[in-house]
Amino acid sequence: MLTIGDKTFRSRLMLGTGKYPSFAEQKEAVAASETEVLTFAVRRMDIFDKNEPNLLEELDLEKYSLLPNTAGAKTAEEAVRIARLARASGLCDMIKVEVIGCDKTLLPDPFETMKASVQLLEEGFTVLTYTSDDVVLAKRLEEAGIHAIMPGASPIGSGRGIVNEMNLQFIIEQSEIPVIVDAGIGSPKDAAHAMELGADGVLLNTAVSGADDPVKMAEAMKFAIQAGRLGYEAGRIEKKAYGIKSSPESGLVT
Ligand SMILES: CC(=O)[C@@H](O)[C@H](O)COP(=O)(O)O
Repeated sequence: MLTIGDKTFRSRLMLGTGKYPSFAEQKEAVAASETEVLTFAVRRMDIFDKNEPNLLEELDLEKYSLLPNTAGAKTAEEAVRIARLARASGLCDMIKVEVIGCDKTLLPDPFETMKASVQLLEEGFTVLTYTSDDVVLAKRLEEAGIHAIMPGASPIGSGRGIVNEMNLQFIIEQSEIPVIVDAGIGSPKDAAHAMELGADGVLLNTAVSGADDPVKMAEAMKFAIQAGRLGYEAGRIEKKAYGIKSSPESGLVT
């Protein structure tokens, strides 16, 4: 079970809701993933206009926790405004803080991310913060009191998978709050990799929405995350430099 703030989830997969070929495929993919947490960009959805097409209307919202995110924000001030808007719409008290500092790489701005996270904590939000894989920043954010840390595997939408396993490993080892690897996951292998490292969960979007068959990929991600978690809990063997016979050498018939 994954616990964040006062919520507990069976699934360790959080799914983004952007850029699906159609609402119908999205709905099917969400179901196939068995996710319990859906994240969406508040700025890209007109949550107050009932006439605008809105994927949230397509879903049985009893089944999901909504995780509005502050995508599109470039300053702490913008992120805080977006979070307040999400709360005012009655969507949820959880917020994914995302403050982008570079348009080309889409990497987060560490200073504005920290500022926004602190402000939203003061305002009583359950704060899940998207960061780069900076180990010290992750520690500082945890000390500030955030509820979950979301280090990127690689840039958003890049599908490159985990580019700095060592940093992610350090973040996972040091964290006493849940670590959700977020962004850059390209394939089920990447999702399983994150879970085998000991991440508490994975948040992904493009790998599913951009797949040739989003529904199949959503299911594949579900299994990959379950397999990765099981493997982590089972405890992998140590890597050795040379071959070691796997058959016992005693008791052989001669
Ligand atoms: C949907 C969302 O929150 C994204 O900003 C997130 O970081 C996912 O990234 P990928 O699309 O690379 O999975």
